[in-house]
Amino acid sequence: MKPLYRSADIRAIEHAAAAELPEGELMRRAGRAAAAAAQRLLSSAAPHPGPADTFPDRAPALQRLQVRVLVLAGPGNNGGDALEAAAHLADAGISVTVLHSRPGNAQSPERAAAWRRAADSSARFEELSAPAVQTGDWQLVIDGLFGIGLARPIGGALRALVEAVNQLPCPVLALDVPSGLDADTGAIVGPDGIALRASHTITFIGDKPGLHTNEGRDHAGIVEVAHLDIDPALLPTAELQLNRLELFARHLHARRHSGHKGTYGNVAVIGGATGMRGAPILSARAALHAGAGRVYVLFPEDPLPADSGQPELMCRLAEGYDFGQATLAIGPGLGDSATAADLLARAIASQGPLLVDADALNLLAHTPALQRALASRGATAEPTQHALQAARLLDASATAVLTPHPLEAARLLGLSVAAVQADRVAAARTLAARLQAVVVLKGSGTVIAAPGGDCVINPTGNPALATAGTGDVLSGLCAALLAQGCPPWPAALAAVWLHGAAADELAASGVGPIGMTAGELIPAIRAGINRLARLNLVR
Ligand SMILES: NC(=O)C1=CN([C@@H]2O[C@H](COP(=O)(O)OP(=O)(O)OC[C@H]3O[C@@H](n4cnc5c(N)ncnc54)[C@H](O)[C@@H]3O)[C@@H](O)[C@H]2O)[C@@H](O)CC1
Ligand SMILES: [K+]
Repeated sequence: MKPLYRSADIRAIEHAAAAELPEGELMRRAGRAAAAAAQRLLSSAAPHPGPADTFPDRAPALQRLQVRVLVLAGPGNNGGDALEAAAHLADAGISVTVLHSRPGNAQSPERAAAWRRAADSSARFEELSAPAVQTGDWQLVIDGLFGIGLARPIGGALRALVEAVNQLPCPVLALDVPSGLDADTGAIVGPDGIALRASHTITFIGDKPGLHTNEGRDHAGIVEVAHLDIDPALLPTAELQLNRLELFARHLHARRHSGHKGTYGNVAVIGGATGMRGAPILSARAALHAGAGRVYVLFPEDPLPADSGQPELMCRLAEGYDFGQATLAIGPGLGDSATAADLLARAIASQGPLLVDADALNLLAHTPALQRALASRGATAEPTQHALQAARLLDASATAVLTPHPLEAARLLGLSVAAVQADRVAAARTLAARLQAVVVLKGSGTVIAAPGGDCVINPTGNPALATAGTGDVLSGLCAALLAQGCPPWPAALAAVWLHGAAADELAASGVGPIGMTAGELIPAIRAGINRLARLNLVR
């Protein structure tokens, strides 16, 4: 499990752990772990390391070339961690400059002790200021300005200082959380706040959701967790975790020689109003390449005779098609006509697996009766094999999967996009509970929530996905997994993970992040599914 803890949980764990340890022990451990991470970063790339792909896992002996490290130490215990780290680095012969808040009367005893240790070392001390940042030729900056105690936006002189750090070309190691970022939500603490952009973050005690969603990925960089040797018994069961293969791989079955196209299910993508024909085609192509046995494209009017680029797809008028025959993915390019609304009502009333995307989500937002029908769908549906499997896992009622982007989620919730983004986890959970569906809230650090409250943040994917059609590909992929018998929750987790991993592969090989097209994702997704099978993770 890769649990994610909110700040309130971290404080409770910290409190319980500290009660069993000598005063300041956790801060000393945090400082040691931070110094070790800093040395690994310095050693892995000299003389001017850039952001690496992973946290280096060992520290070759540091050459005594004049390595200059800038340490920012704020007024609280995050600053205490930084002072501990500064003392360790100075003791290792590294040239350390500490920019610090003057210790006030309010500082904790453990920060005071860390301050004395750093003051007794060879580290140089200066006041926190932007010019002090700009004058040095730093190989590394350590950010110990603010951690989980940030209570208001960073402003005034500190804002200028953060701006100056964000201009530096060297790696930046954030302690616990990049200063200015809300560790729970990944939002920049505002209004009009700023956050420091780190290349690496070493986070203490447990991983935190805000490092992985919203602004988190752009500000935290590569994240390492330092557990500080806390007794695992003190860690509560996390309701929130990072997505990973173990959560879904067992639901994707390897193929038997005796299988036929009927074994792998039918997908019907419903959408493609005039002028939007490409959207369901992309979705359907993705479903085909993700292994669905037969794939239909059902148009609200004037059906295309065929997809000349993918003649395997069967193009029909939606009206005459029996919705009970397939897993439905409704919404790509569907439009907002009365016919579209009727098709959505029919899809919700059908009893098979259902995915609701794009225009269908907007229709849903405008039609409370359809929302009620969707919410009661799981309760009234016959207990299909899917539902029974899901019941064992999580939630029998989660028969539908919804894939909103933040604007669609905002319309469904009656909120602004900013309010959704201010707490993506809460928004996804609220929608999942309200509509009794698995909700995939797309964006950097896609959040997947189940009606019962379980919630996962996806770590794969990159800005290559910020292009038209990638959402259509995701819905087709997810529908194909549903059609092959995967229950809604693992299907959503698998689809989001595979979709992001395909984009990562393409970006690594130069097909992106700039200029990757949604269509290019499809063969990469197919390769990803087959790679999982070859790794024998799929049974
Ligand atoms: N207490 C412990 O046992 C441990 C604490 N740890 C560290 O302690 C951190 C939390 O420490 P704190 O609770 O002291 O919080 P922080 O160090 O994050 O910040 C709190 C301080 O910043 C001030 N402040 C908040 N927002 C400000 C703003 N916008 N502008 C100026 N000043 C602002 C507050 O008045 C307070 O003095 C964690 O993130 C972690 O780094 C770790 O050392 C692990 C152990
Ligand atoms: K920090």
